[in-house]
Amino acid sequence: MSSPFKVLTIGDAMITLNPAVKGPLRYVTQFERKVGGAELNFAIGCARLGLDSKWISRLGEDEFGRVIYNFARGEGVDVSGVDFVSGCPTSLNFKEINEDGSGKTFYYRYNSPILTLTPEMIQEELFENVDLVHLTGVFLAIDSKNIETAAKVIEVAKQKKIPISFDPNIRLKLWSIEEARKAYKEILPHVDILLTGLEEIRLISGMEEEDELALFAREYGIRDLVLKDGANGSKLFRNGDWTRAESFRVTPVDTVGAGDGFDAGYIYGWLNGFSKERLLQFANGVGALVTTVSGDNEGLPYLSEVNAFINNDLIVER
Ligand SMILES: O=C(O)C(=O)C[C@H](O)[C@H](O)COP(=O)(O)O
Repeated sequence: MSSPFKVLTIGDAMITLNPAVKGPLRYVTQFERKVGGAELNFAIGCARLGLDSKWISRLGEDEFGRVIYNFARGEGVDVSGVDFVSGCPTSLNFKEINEDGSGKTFYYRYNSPILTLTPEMIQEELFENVDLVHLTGVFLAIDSKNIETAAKVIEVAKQKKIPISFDPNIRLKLWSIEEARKAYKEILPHVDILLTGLEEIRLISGMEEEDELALFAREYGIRDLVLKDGANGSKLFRNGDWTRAESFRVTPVDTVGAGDGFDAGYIYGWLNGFSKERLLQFANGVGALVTTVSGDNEGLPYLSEVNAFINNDLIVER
């Protein structure tokens, strides 16, 4: 079933290797192979909610590239903007999980296939029928070359009057905070919807108080400033007012991917004209459900599942 709304995103995806046992990575000998990547997670989240969802990327011409391509396609993501390239292997992400559940990420994405994507390849046809473009800081962090590609994406989106959402998704393993701040300064004036963690906005702007953040949103002309604060809920600054929503109580098993899920939920609600309160509630619901399943995107819910969760409907299991 085709949706009345279409989103477009761009970014690197990875084979994510989850350790079979906890503890330092050097002692782990078995891994579970999964698929990850912030923008692909977003694209899958949108597709599961029923949006038309297109992902622009490059994958290595290798077995792992095929795994990711087939996975994305199987999730209903439009992969017509994804190509295979030789000479650069598909990116990898090894995870380490400590006994207390905390963890580390070890990226192998230095010569990522996404670096073969150049601004000239960002053609207008890719934007056909697109209602919103979503960018994240991970794409920018992989290599400074991607900032030019993102600038081209923004240029075409602006020409076509397509709104832009942005999640800074700070990854300090990929770049320094100074580099990140510099790149965000270039991107933010073009952003309509900023979806950021509270800790992230603090790192980017040095601000955390509502009055300061309201000024920050005005300075950059951000229409929706959305702050994600995990178990403490989320809030939205729009048209001079703050709207807040509490989080849902769940027992999290893996919080990675909740932010990407929240973004997908928010954009779904935004495109469908949800009220501010319902928008936050819906996005919180998607984020909460993601944390109940292990893996970066496995817990992304279908529309009926979020609605049932939010409405506390009885789910018939057998
Ligand atoms: O692409 C990357 O570099 C990643 O780190 C992939 C991760 O699956 C998500 O980006 C999770 O991000 P959160 O939703 O904020 O937990």
